[in-house]
Amino acid sequence: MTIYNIALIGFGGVNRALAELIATKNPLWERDLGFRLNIVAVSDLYLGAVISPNGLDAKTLVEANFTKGGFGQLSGGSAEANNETIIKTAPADIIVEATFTNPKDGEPAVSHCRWALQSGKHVVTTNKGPVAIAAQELKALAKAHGVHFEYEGSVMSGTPVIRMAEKTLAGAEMKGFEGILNGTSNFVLGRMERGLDFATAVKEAQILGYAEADPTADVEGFDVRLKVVILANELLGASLKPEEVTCTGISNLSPSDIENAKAVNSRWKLIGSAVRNEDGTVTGSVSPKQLPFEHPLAGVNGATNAVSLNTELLGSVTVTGPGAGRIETAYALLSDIVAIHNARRATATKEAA
Ligand SMILES: NC(=O)c1ccc[n+]([C@@H]2O[C@H](COP(=O)([O-])OP(=O)(O)OC[C@H]3O[C@@H](n4cnc5c(N)ncnc54)[C@H](O)[C@@H]3O)[C@@H](O)[C@H]2O)c1
Ligand SMILES: N[C@@H](CCO)C(=O)O
Repeated sequence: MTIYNIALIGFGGVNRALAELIATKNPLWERDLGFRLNIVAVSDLYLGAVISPNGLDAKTLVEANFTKGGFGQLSGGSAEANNETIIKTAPADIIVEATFTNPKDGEPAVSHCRWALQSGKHVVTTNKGPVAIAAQELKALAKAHGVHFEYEGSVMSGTPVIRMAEKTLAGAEMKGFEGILNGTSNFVLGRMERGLDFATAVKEAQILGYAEADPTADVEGFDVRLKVVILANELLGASLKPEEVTCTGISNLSPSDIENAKAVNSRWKLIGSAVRNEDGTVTGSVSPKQLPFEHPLAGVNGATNAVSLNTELLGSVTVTGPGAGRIETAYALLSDIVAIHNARRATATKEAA
C-alpha cells in the first residue's frame, strides 16, 4: 500500500474539505484506490504554518477552530505562513496548492508551483492563476524533474473536463467550446430571476463557498476568462493569454434585463467560449448572452456548470456538473492524485516488464 505525504498550501474552503475527506475516507481510498494520504505540513496566510514529518491528524486540523495565527499553538507550528520553506523542505511527495487565484499574474501561486516542481514534488492545484498564466513553463518544469503538474479542478471544480477531453476525446478534432464556467455568476443570475437583489445573491454564493475571495472576479467575468484560456490552450492547442480574451461580466445586468428576458422565454447566462478560426488562430470571449429556454445551456442552474465541446467527428459533446463548492473541488484534487498514482503504477509496470 502506498502512502502519499502531502503539504497543503492554503487552508481555506477547498484544502480544508480535502482534510475532511482524508479524516474519514483514507480506509476507503486504501481499499479502492491503493493509497492513503498523510498531511505532513500546512501553510496558510491567516492561520500560520505547521510541519510534522510523521503526519498531522486531519480530524484535529479540521475540527480545531483555529483563529488567526492558530497553527502557532501546534507542535512544529508557527503563527506565520512559511510557504517557501514548507514547499522546498517538507517531506512531501505532493504539494496541494489552493491559495487565492490571482487573475493578473497568478502570483504567488506560480512561484509555489515552481518551487515544488523544482524540488521534485508533484503539484496538484485548483488555482486557476498558474494554469492560465504559466502552464507551459510549469509543465516543462514538471517534465524536467520527472513529476506531475495536475489541475483538473481549475475548470468546473470536480467535474471532469480537461482530462476527459484530452484522454477520451483524443482524435475527435476539437473545434471550439462554449459553456457556463462560473458557478457564482450562474447562481447569482438564478437568484435574481427569483427576485433577489444582486448584492444579497453574491453574499449567498460566498457563504456557500462558491465565490472567489474577491467576488469581483466571478461577476466581472475574469474567472471565466482564465477558464477559457485554460480550455483553449489545453484542448485547442492555443497559446492565449487572459488579456487576449474579450471579457464582459454580469454586473451591468439589471433586474429589468432579467425580467425582460423572462417575458420572451429566455434567460441570461454568462458564456465563455473559444473557437478555432479557419486560419488556425483561436479566439476566446466571455459575455452575458440571452438564451432561449430551449437552448441546452439555458437549463443549467445554480452553481452547476456545463460546457459543450464542438468536435469534428462527434459533433457537440456536453459535460454538466458542479462548477464550484468546497467538497466538489476537493474531489478534483483527489482525482489529480489518482491520476498521478495510476501514472506511477503504469511506469513501474513498464519498467518491471
Ligand atoms: N471554492 C470553489 O468552489 C473553487 C472551485 C474551483 C477552484 N477554486 C480555487 O481554489 C483555490 C482555493 O479556493 P477556496 O475556496 O479554498 O478559497 P478560500 O478563499 O476559502 O481559501 C484560500 C486560502 O488560502 C489562503 N492563502 C491565500 N493566499 C495565501 C498565501 N500566499 N500563502 C498561504 N496561504 C494563502 C487564505 O488564507 C485562505 O485560507 C482558489 O484559487 C480558487 O479560485 C475554488
Ligand atoms: N469562484 C469560482 C470557483 C470555481 O472555479 C466559481 O464560482 O465558479
